[in-house]
Amino acid sequence: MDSAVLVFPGSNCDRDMAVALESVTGRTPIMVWHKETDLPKVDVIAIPGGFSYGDYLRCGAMAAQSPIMPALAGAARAGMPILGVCNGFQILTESGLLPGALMRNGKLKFVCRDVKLTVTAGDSRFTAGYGRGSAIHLPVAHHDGNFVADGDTLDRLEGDDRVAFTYSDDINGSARRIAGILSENRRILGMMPHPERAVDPLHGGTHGRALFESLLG
Ligand SMILES: NC(=O)CC[C@H](N)C(=O)O
Repeated sequence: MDSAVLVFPGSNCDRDMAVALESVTGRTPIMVWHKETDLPKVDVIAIPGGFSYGDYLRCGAMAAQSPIMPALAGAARAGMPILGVCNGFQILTESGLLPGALMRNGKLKFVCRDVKLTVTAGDSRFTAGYGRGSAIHLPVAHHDGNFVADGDTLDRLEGDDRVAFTYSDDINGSARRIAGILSENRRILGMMPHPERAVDPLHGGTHGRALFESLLG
């Protein structure tokens, strides 16, 4: 399985994402600078965490206007699996590829710790390896992880089984404790917790590994 990792000025989890993908797929990911206008032929695209463009305006708002984004939208339309983690999730909502928005954490504090999650959607390209209802631990590190959407959108996400992960505790004010969501075709996942920081025992936990293994089918 071949993968690509998008890199923006201010991305800081791009290397971690590449190492995680390589350790599971056995193939070195292609790093794609945001000024490119074409994507390589790959099987999955990851948008890593970080502080793209310094998080000015809103997190992800400037990255969503990058030259690479029309190609990403085209890949999304063609059914490409796309994973956005943390700032990657923010970029996916800012570009309209996922609904809702990520606002400042409820208590206005940067939250950096391991959190307990429930895998709420079992059957997607990214969550199949966990099994619905599994309890897992992953690290979070964000100041804008407070997921908001209007009531109809939240009802639709829940009704269509598109809430991928929920926090066991309210850590950031997210509506309905949502930590990650899927696109309508279930092939785009945006999530605030960092699975790429939990793939090796040396990370202190390996609960992120099943997410990458799920991609292998
Ligand atoms: N680790 C990250 O990706 C940080 C994301 C984001 N810029 C925030 O702090 O909310």
